[in-house]
Amino acid sequence: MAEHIYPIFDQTLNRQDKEALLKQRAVVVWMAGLSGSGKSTLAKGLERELHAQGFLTQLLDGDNLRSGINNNLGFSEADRLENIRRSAETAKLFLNAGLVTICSLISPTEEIRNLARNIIGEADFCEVYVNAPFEVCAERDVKGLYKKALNGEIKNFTGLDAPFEAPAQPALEIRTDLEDYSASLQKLLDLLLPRIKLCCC
Ligand SMILES: Nc1ncnc2c1ncn2[C@@H]1O[C@H](COP(=O)(O)OS(=O)(=O)O)[C@@H](OP(=O)(O)O)[C@H]1O
Ligand SMILES: Nc1ncnc2c1ncn2[C@@H]1O[C@H](COP(=O)(O)OP(=O)(O)O)[C@@H](O)[C@H]1O
Repeated sequence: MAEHIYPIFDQTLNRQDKEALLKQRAVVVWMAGLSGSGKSTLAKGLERELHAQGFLTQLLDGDNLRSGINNNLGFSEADRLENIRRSAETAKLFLNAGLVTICSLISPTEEIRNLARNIIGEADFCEVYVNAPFEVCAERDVKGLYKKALNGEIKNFTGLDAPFEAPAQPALEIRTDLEDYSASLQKLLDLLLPRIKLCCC
């Protein structure tokens, strides 16, 4: 019946259709770094600024994901891998819907970040290393976790008794111990704006 009403062709909308509607190019910004390095602060600021400039965004923060889709996972190596796998698969859904997708997760090892990169695809994966030394993050101790970890109340704490490997070749490294929030945010915008603007010519 339907064949008589509708022409027979592939009606699947693809990512380009959605990007054209939104007048933007989608990308996944993957922000990695120690707890307290500044990932969430910068991810929120970046999202707000891009929104103000007319871009549709989605923020996926490790802490938030862990209270929902990842709420059965802890901080063992295997659980972190699964945490990143699910988070990257979720990010890919938003990417394919045409959104600028900002992920802020510790993502502590090369293996873990490569998993995310492979799920999302090299061309759409923009890795940002939010870098502050362990001592600076411990001094900030935004959530009081460093004090607990140093007292032995939390096990497998990143940078203490669980590894953190610095990204080898990130698209951008931000030293939040050496520069203030505005300077860091500007670097992110300088990297991303040329990449997400849809050229109509
Ligand atoms: N053991 C241990 N190690 C590191 N972090 C811990 C730990 N226990 C709880 N938390 C809190 O969990 C947040 C990190 O979650 P992520 O999903 O980003 O971690 S990971 O990418 O799977 O390594 C992290 O959030 P951020 O501070 O925003 O990084 C912490 O609040
Ligand atoms: N350049 C900077 N960029 C982002 N945060 C900074 C910067 N300099 C200092 N900070 C401070 O570092 C802390 C980072 O905390 P948060 O964003 O929660 O880190 P994370 O999400 O990596 O755990 C905040 O208190 C923030 O004000």
